[in-house]
Amino acid sequence: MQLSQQLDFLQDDREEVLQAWYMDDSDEDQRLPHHRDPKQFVSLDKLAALGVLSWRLDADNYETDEELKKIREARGYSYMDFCEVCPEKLPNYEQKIKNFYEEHLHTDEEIRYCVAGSGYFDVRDLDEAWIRVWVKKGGMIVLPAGIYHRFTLDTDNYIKAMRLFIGDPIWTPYNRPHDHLPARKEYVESFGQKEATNHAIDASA
Ligand SMILES: CSCCC(=O)/C(O)=C/O
Ligand SMILES: [Fe+2]
Repeated sequence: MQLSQQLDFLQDDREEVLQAWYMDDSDEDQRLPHHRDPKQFVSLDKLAALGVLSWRLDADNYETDEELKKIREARGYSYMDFCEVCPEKLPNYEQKIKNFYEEHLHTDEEIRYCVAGSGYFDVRDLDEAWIRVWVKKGGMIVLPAGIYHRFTLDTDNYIKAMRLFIGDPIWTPYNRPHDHLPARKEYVESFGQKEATNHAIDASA
């Protein structure tokens, strides 16, 4: 049984803290929701088909949360720290905000668990459209290595996220284009094919 299936019992009610939708292409403030008209929501299953995993956890009790402990053990997330995004807590805030919103990838998973506030993690689907993932208190997401993505605060202007990592963390962002990196090639091989299969299934339904 796949690891994501083994952890399925944790995935009830995720939509209360994790919502996703296709973005419009307006140049308005990045912190606005940027829904299309009409709104076009994206299921968490569709995100999973892109390799984006998600859970809802008890953010008020993360220190003693057995569910979080199980996920960390199962996925090998030995490293943990917190990143608070607001001018008072984040050194070099303005530059960091700009950097987070540059489209980029990492050579490892990006694992973020929102324990306070909220924010938008935007991911590219395989047709290059942006999907906006709104992560609120209690929402945890894993962006796979090699997926193009970016982050912005929403109009509440605050998030405190737990950052998890397997071993010593590497935070390096590789701004697009970095298609030659093995992590990108592996991502496209793993999830490009699955998405193509989904299109074929949709078309035949
Ligand atoms: C909410 S954590 C800050 C965003 C971040 O760490 C990142 O890497 C975005 O891609
Ligand atoms: Fe990132």
